[in-house]
Amino acid sequence: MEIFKYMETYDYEQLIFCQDKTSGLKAIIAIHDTTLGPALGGTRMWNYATEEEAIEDALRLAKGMTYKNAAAGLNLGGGKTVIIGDPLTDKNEEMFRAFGRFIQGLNGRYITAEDVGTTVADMDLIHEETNYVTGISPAFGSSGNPSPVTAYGVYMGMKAAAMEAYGSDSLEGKTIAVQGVGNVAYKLCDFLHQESAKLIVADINQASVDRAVKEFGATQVDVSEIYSQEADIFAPCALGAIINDDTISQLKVKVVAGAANNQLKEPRHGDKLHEMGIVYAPDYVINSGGVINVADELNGYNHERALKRVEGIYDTITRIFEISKRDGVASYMAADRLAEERIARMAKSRRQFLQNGKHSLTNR
Ligand SMILES: NC(=O)C1=CN([C@@H]2O[C@H](COP(=O)(O)OP(=O)(O)OC[C@H]3O[C@@H](n4cnc5c(N)ncnc54)[C@H](O)[C@@H]3O)[C@@H](O)[C@H]2O)C=CC1
Ligand SMILES: CC(C)CC(=O)C(=O)O
Repeated sequence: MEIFKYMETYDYEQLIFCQDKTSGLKAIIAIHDTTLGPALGGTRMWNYATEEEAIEDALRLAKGMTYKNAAAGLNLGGGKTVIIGDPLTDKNEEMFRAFGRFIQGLNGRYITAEDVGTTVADMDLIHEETNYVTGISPAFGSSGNPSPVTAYGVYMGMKAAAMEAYGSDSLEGKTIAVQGVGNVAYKLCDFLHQESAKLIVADINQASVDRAVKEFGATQVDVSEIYSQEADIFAPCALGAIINDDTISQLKVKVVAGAANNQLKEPRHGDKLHEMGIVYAPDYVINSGGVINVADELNGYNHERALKRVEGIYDTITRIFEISKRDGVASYMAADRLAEERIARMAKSRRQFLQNGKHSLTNR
């Protein structure tokens, strides 16, 4: 990969490599765009096969955060971190504290939170070194684990997508195939079960599947079979790039709506879904509940206020379907337009001088 060429093509601001020998920390912070404000995005810990794969993931996820934060109406830019390592065996206290010091060094350009492979306890360790971290323990006045709120947003977005596809946003009796039943999808399944939806689940972790079968009466299928289920809705809630040349022709659903980031392997797969008449709820819009929730910490966290804002995902998804129809484009592109137009408008309106302390002559 030619890194500078890639950064130039997609207009990235900064890529930071962090290394700490004692703790084994190898982290990559990608900051895509800070037009709207400091870059906020979670930290993913994953056993990447190659460094190149880790860099690509950090870059793709960071750009997704720019669009997610913009479409959610937040005054935040986009960034993301990946830590290379196995979250089950390679974590230690020094690692997250060393990482916290690297974040502090960015002086507020980047604020972190949880993502796949990291927990509230990890964020608490980062918080020992920096305030630029959200999703820490509620005891610190924070919002805690973002996953349940992300799930609530996905549930709202799924209802909006069902309205588009079926003319009703009730999920009662609908069959929903859920890929990955981890932190977000467990809570999503809970909401869906409460509304009497029928659940089909697949996960590489048998314990997670067993829990969904036991608690929500879900039916288990093999991970390779989740795409071809006779279902109404497919909810990808594991990792990215799962809508691709191999999987797309297997889909029998009318709706794709789930939590995973970067669901489309390439933009053309979003066009293909559109051509097939499948209603696709753009990933970074439907899964924005977590970031909306942690971003509320910047105002002094209020759970009710955050949930109210997360409910707005229903309207944002509906608006995106309207733009899609108005402009005759696929929904992923309609979402991109919404986000890009906001960033462009704000970039223009930010021209006037603002005193920020640096120009004050009292500092001499
Ligand atoms: N946690 C949050 O608040 C947010 C999460 N997301 C995204 O949602 C997705 C899920 O996040 P979490 O629930 O937090 O992660 P998680 O790690 O708790 O859950 C992911 C689940 O997917 C399973 N999985 C992995 N590969 C699989 C495969 N090939 N087939 C089936 N299952 C597989 C894992 O075993 C795990 O149970 C991720 O893409 C994440 O980036 C997006 C926004 C916020
Ligand atoms: C987990 C969120 C709080 C932030 C994030 O990284 C995301 O939405 O993907």
